[in-house]
Amino acid sequence: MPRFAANLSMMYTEHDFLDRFAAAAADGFRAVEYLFPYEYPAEEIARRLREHGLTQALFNLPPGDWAAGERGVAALPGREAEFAESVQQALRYALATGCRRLHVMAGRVPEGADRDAMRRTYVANLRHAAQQLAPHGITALIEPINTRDMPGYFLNFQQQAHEVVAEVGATNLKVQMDLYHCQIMEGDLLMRLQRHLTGVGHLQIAGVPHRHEPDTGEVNYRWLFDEIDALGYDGYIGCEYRPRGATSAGLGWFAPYKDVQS
Ligand SMILES: O=C(O)C(=O)[C@@H](O)CO
Ligand SMILES: [Mg+2]
Repeated sequence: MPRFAANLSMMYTEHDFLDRFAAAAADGFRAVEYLFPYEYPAEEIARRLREHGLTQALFNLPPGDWAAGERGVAALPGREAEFAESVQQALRYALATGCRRLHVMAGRVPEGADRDAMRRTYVANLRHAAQQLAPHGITALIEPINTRDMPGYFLNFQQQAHEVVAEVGATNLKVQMDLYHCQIMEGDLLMRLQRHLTGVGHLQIAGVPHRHEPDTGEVNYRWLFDEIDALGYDGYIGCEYRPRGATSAGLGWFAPYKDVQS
């Protein structure tokens, strides 16, 4: 049975961030994920997780200057020291919250940039991150993202991500396969899951193309969840979607799975 993590950056935004933990637990979620915890003390987040019996499934490393449009720095030559510091900051939060997966964002390709140099930087930074996280049993993840939502993002395709993982050669580096992005860029979701699932450390979902509830749009997730189960996937599926209205009112799709979450 699929285990879902409510994405608290997109879901429950009708509540203040720290109150979203209680709201997700009240709706039957046993795990959560979100983009960034860094505005809040790690101990306060840990307390909310404990209080509501939630597992922290995933969050992201600091992404550079998000407000200025940056989307990670791992593939940006010249930003290595900042990247190394971001690994340490994320690690502190991961240890405090018991989180075992960290998403490392690559960044956008600057105008006129040398993509080969970016790839070399990306591989070296990912190797560094994996080495730092390995003693703590934490896995680093990289996620191909669609070019419509995030123009210029360095990593866009599943095969490309698995090739980077192979080149880095660390057992605690895997791919975060967001089926929303994958459907937009490549489609053929089941075949791609079959081909790549052993190298996937986290799945995410949303209706396509509007990124609403998974029972909206062109992907038949109900059917796909059974196939993902049959493939033996036992990780989390992050619900990274923007509810059409009130979050709880849109959870009809979750009802068949709610009582078997762990
Ligand atoms: O946008 C997504 O999809 C993510 O998973 C984020 O972590 C990156 O914006
Ligand atoms: Mg995602």
